[in-house]
Amino acid sequence: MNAADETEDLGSLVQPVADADERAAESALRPTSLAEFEGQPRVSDQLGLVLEAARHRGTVADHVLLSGPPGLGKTTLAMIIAGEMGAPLRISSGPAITHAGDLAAILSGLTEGEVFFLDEIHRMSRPAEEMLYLAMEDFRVDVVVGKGPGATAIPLEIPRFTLVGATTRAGLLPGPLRDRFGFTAQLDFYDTAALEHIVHRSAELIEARLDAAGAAEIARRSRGTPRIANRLLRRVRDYAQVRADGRITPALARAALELYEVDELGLDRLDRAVLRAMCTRFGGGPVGLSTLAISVGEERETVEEVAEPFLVRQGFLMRTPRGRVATPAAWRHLGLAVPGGASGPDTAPDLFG
Ligand SMILES: Nc1ncnc2c1ncn2[C@@H]1O[C@H](COP(=O)(O)OP(=O)(O)OP(=O)(O)O)[C@@H](O)[C@H]1O
Repeated sequence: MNAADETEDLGSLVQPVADADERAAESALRPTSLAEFEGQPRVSDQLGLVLEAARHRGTVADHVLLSGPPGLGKTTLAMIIAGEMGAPLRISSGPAITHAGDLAAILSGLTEGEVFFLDEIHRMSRPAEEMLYLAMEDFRVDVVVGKGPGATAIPLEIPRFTLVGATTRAGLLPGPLRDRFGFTAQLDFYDTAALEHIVHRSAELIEARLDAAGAAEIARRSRGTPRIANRLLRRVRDYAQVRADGRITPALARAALELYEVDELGLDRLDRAVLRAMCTRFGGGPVGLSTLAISVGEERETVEEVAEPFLVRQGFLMRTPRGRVATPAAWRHLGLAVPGGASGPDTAPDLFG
């Protein structure tokens, strides 16, 4: 077990966001070419064409905007773009660029053709954003010298580069910024078959022994997210090494994930506590968010931002103007009788195939 594994927060095994330690552990598992980047065939095909065309013409590739929830492969794709273009990669993020000067320093230090990955691009400061418009379009920045009425803008040529912007909230990007990207890709949640392949590939890389059915058990619980699949795989491997002979069979994967309190649809303890509170204490709702949060002993924000998105996506919870409501699928998932015997599917639909 390496240091990154030891520091991983077991309480958030199925949350999509990663901390710095986990990102370090992830780097060994990243696919390095588009051919290896599975599960988003439309994005791979379209992006492949954009890059090949640029290589053909001997120019830098168009700017690329990647949007989608955390853990679906935006950083990985930025690295792949640089690799496929044989270009160096520079990485920064919106919150790290507080002044336009920070951005000017980065842009003027790029080499010709370099790929500049700007994560969380929607969180950049306004002046930096405006500087980026000009840089993306004309490969030029205006450096302002002096203050007040005597201030002058000195144009500075910068090397031609490819900007790869990543955002979890494409809707928050101003139109003029969005329009300056030549190619935009929306990453979707992965289906279970793609996640199985990813788990297999990762297992080979970390030398975990895994059969097909074991991979399926992990993939099913991974909430459509490769990062979660890789994380569950690492935890199941720990279990296999400590409690068994190292081989990951379906029964072993199930036992390990039960220990970590991740159920067969990928819900964790908090998710189930929220659903249970709604069904058993509030008759299925509607119940206000604050009341719900207090009843599970969590902050309002934690319930809203950590638990709810997946529960809504999975069809267990509805947000209504009068409060949160548990669906019949939620009652059934908890093994409870649906009040009034409401009809509906026995379980929530598997949104990931
Ligand atoms: N298509 C894929 N095939 C195999 N592994 C993948 C794929 N997409 C992502 N991964 C793996 O999932 C993990 C998370 O991916 P990545 O860091 O690229 O996500 P992200 O979208 O940039 O997340 P964030 O928004 O939190 O930065 C990495 O370990 C990566 O190897």
